[in-house]
Amino acid sequence: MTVRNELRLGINVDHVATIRNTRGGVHPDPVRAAKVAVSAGADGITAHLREDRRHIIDSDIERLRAEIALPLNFEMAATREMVEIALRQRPHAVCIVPERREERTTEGGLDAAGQLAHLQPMVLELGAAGIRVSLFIAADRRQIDAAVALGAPVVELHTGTYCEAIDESPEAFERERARIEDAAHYGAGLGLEIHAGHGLTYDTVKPIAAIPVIRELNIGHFLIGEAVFVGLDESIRTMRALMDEARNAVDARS
Ligand SMILES: CC(=O)[C@@H](O)[C@H](O)COP(=O)(O)O
Ligand SMILES: NCC(=O)COP(=O)(O)O
Repeated sequence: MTVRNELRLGINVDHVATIRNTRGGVHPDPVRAAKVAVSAGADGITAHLREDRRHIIDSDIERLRAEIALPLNFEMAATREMVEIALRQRPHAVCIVPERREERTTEGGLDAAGQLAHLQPMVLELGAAGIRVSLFIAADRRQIDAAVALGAPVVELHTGTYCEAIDESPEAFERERARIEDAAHYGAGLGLEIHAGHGLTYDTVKPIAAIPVIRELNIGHFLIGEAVFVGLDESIRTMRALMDEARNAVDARS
């Protein structure tokens, strides 16, 4: 019997909160978006509580924990404040991401190799609390080695540069894809669970979904934007179908 190579889809609801926060009220509600994601077949919900609370706010995390049964992937900066929140909220997973106040979105991956001493106690403390720890890193073998050294069981490879390369040239797009493929195989070979995400769209998802060692994709911004035109349920289902198409083609070849 062929065992299907599982590829989970986590839906990031941050940018529902971005729209809400432009008016300061309660609409649109990221928790309602998470409920639509559940019914559209998502495998998990991702939310990034930025230190400046520009989109997701603390009560969103509390409500996601209380109202959504799917695993929550809590994205956070490597700060004491965020570790305390994670320990209180007990999400299924924490993904430690780099943050800069002035950035428009998460630029580049976490410099795990350069911050081993800072990250080590957090990874240990979160892991000891039963929270799966992931590091959001660039597709770079040095950062993967650092994740292994830290004992983080998961890495999420930043696909932002890869996604931007589609507008540059076919050669650049293939170069960035190959970089992610190499890092994914390298990390999986060292025993890490490999995830990927950031900036993925209908046009960029299939080559990433076709990398068989990748276990989870986290996608948000494009799906929320596309939902303006087709609705969130349909945007998620279309993404899921593209992922399945790519993964099934790989499974059929193996
Ligand atoms: C780490 C990451 O990739 C996500 O948090 C996502 O991109 C949404 O958040 P921002 O747009 O605030 O970076
Ligand atoms: N970690 C990546 C993520 O959660 C979603 O990123 P994006 O699709 O909103 O760019």
